[in-house]
Amino acid sequence: MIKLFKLLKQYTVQIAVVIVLLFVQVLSDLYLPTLMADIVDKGLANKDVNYIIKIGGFMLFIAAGGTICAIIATYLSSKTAVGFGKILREKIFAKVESFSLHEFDKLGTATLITRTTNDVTQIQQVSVLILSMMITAPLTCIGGVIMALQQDTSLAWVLVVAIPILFAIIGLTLKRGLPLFKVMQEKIDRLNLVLREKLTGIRVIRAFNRIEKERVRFDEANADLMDNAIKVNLIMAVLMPAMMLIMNLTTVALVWFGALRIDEGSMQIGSLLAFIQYATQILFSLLMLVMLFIMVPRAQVSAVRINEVLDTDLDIIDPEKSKEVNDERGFVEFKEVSFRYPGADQPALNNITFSAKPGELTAIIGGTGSGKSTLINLMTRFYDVESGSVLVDGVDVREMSQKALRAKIGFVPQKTVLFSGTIAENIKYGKQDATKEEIEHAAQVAQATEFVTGLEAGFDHPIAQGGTNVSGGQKQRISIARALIRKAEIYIFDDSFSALDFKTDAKLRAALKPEIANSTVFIIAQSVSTVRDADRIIVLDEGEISGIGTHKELLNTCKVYREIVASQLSEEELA
Ligand SMILES: Nc1ncnc2c1ncn2[C@@H]1O[C@H](COP(=O)(O)OP(=O)(O)OP(=O)(O)O)[C@@H](O)[C@H]1O
Repeated sequence: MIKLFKLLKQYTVQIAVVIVLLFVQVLSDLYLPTLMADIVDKGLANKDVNYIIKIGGFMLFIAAGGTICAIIATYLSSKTAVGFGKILREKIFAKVESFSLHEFDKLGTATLITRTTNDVTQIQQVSVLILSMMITAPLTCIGGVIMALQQDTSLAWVLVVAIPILFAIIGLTLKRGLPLFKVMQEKIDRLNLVLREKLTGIRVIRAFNRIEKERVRFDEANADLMDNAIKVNLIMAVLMPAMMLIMNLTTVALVWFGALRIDEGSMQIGSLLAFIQYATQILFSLLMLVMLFIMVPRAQVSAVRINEVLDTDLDIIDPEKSKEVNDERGFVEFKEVSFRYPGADQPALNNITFSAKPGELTAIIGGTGSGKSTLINLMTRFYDVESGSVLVDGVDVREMSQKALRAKIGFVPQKTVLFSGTIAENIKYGKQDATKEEIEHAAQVAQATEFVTGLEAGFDHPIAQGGTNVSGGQKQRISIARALIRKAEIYIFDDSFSALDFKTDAKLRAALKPEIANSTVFIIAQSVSTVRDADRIIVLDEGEISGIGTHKELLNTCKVYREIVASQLSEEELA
């Protein structure tokens, strides 16, 4: 956690002010019982009304000063803690943004969400406590002991007995409670995971009538979290009354033995009252420390989880000095590229070599799992190659900045992702400063105009979270328009026409042709009709290239291609 606290640098002055204010507040709290003892022993005993009014007024002044300090300190420490939470969320978000797909796979979305929200809240809450109690509790405790001893030393043994008992109770509680706190965050993760899967998969769950089953799964995770929370709260429920019991017994003991001493004439009533107040302050400060001891380990668990995200070594990082790309635009070359997903036995791609240049259409075809999307993942540097190299415009993608690389690419992913916002905003995602005309043109080419203008709000039609209020084909067309608006050097269409009907597919490809004529285009497709006109077809089979060439060439030379074609086209079409 200390590591995280280093991020608080910009709040140094604020924290220093809080410390000073709390210091003054503790001093005022510690001074009040002594003043009260004076009123009782000197003012009341001597019936000196003037003295009572004078000291009473002074007490009011001290109490008011202490209260003002406490209010300002609480305000400032809360402000600091909330700011700290914001910094942490920013840091985690920025780090996660630079994660490669591998790191996402490794940690998982659910836990990343918990870590950015719940774990940060834990740290935020404990920061307020640390800021206030870390100073006040030890100061009050030590100051209270000194002040109490000044009143009377012979009653000190009551505290000597009470404090170890208090610590024993605290120790026992922490021993049982701490492991449960650690488990708590994991259980929240689990709940998040189940909930996320349930929400994103709601259609499938309903279609397969798995609602009951999913409910049971959620109930299990929910009940599991509740059981753990109940155990934790049970321990806490015992702790508080136990502490109060010790405190009350201490007061009774002090009154009892103090009364005996007063009877003997060796102690004054005011001193006893002050001593009791100091004892209460000391025990309360210990209680505060206990709260800290309880909260800090819990927050420590969260801190470890946050640090795990912040300290994750990134697989894909920009080179210290990125190479400038020469004037070439859109040249792509794979040189003996092999790649294996982390943890996989078999390589997903093996010894892939080809090149493509502007004005060319390269199609990639192959069975499911043959490595088509993987090839694209390497071109966009979502993953790094295991051996060989991927060159874009003559420069290895690992030697250029990711930003520069991706600025060259217009990418239409296999799984369409739209963001909440209007249709226009989604298309503009490809080019922030796009004009209205550019948006309309991109939509026109992507064959989206017809359905967009049919909507009441047209381009201002709101897209629901995850794009659930438009059809699969409409989503694909918006996603294509988003890529087209970039006027990219390289276009990648990963199975992007699959949700389009035959007519729209043909119209779209006809409109697309002049638009992307000067770019290097890659189309991944399952259907031969989509790839047959390509300048180059790469046939992938189990991660290896089993043939490269035009439709005609491959029919003669590549057995895998012939099989794909035979399974899709009729004899006449083949002839
Ligand atoms: N993130 C991943 N981690 C581990 N293995 C993966 C991952 N993604 C894909 N694979 C594996 O790599 C191989 C190639 O997958 P890829 O997604 O490139 O196939 P594809 O040809 O695009 O398939 P499809 O046409 O079904 O989309 C498959 O065997 C797949 O199981």
